Amino acid sequence: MNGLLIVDDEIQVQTFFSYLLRKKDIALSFAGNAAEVSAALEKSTYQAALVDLKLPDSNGLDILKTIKKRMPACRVIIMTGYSTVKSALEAIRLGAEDYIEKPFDDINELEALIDSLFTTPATQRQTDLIQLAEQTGFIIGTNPDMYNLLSLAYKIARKNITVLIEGETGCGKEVLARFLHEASMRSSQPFVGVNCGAFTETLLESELFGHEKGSFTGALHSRKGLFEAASKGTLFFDEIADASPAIQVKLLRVLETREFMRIGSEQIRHTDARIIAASHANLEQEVERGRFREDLLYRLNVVKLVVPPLRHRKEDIPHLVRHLIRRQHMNENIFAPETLSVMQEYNWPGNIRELANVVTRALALSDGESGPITPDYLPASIIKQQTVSFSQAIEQPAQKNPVPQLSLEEYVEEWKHELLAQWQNGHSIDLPAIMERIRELEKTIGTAFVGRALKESWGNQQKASRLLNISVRKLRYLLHEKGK
Ligand SMILES: Nc1ncnc2c1ncn2[C@@H]1O[C@H](COP(=O)(O)OP(=O)(O)OP(=O)(O)O)[C@@H](O)[C@H]1O
Repeated sequence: MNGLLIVDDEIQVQTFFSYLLRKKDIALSFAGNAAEVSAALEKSTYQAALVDLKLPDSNGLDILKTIKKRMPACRVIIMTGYSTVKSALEAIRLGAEDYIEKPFDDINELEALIDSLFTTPATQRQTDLIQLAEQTGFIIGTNPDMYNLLSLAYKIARKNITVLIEGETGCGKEVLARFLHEASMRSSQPFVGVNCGAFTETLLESELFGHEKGSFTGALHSRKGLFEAASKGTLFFDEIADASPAIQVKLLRVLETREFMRIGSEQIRHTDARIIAASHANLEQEVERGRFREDLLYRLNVVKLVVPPLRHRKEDIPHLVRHLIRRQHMNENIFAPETLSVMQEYNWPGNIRELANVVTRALALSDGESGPITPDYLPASIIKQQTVSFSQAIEQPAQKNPVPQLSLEEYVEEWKHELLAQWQNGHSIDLPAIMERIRELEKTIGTAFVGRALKESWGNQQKASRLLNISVRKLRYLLHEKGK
């Protein structure tokens, strides 16, 4: 017979479980404090346990640790009130299988959960998680922190709680939000994302709450906002720290009351959207700096998931590269092993987005060649070479197996990306290296324009200097400086 230990000091709860499970093939035992738990563990073996977080003489987390130490295979469910959801998540980190909120308002769900403890193997959840991650394009790799993060996300996905995701730019916050949506009961409903930094305050307000026809200049039609569009689904606020103080107040109100009004309307509307917010900035620090409302953070931060930066999980790089290649329908093994090694040496300030750009760029430059992609196809900043100057790019004859060279647009884009990633990273700032990159940008842009003017004037320095709005002397000086 299956053994189930109920750890709760309330007699009514014990009576409730005796009644609920009376017809099941389950041997029920009860314990109301730490000593009774120890005695119960001495007497019998349990396949599962339901543990209340709040006990008179001890903490449910300590009970969980005791059970897991004495009976590692025992599957533990934590029972918690809403105010202790954070501790329940800590319990999941410590090995609890799941948590349920008290009072139990869905008895069928509770019964199904208890049944599943005895019928569904624990490994089934793992398999489901991996399959769903694959379906949503979330590559797990082999880093244990990433697996634990996803496993926690999977467990909380079905709860209707607000989730805050923090992590550096490009590390996968939105992909994680999509995974949460897909793993939730709302997966058949819309997932709607909005980047709070991409709109002016007025536009963001209209985007979120909608507006009535004629409510402002240009409002030619009535329009639903995202709170309505995502009402039964998930509403994802990307870069929440960029929301203005006025928008923050309005968001707080909706989170508290679940009600809002379209701009230009007095009709109160209701939303059931599940809110997930993401930020590359640490919101606690933003609160300290007076840039983010503490009460809004409190509402958003029911559960916080922190996505580690790619440099802390470099072992995942080959998995991610193969996934990014597959996404472009190409042979996933086209990157030479030494190329992957070089990529694992680099720190990826722009995280997976930067990795995706580098992979796309290398594939484009190799232009369908069948041979393996060598480190030559990586940007200079990754192979730790000076970026090839634009003038060289113009003047040098094509070489056999050339180092891929950047157009000015690509160079500026990459430069901007690297600098912004440094700015947003906020951990280790290497100011001398940044200043060096600024000087490099100045030199590269200057050289590019000189090269273009010379090309357009067929090498005539007089004409070129006029095009550049500088004197011929200055042009000669610049050309001399660049070693021509
Ligand atoms: N675990 C992952 N598996 C596969 N692809 C990923 C993973 N994480 C991120 N990516 C890819 O990296 C890119 C950036 O991811 P995403 O937009 O989720 O990052 P982000 O942290 O939300 O970025 P930002 O801070 O700029 O909003 C996307 O192309 C995404 O598909």
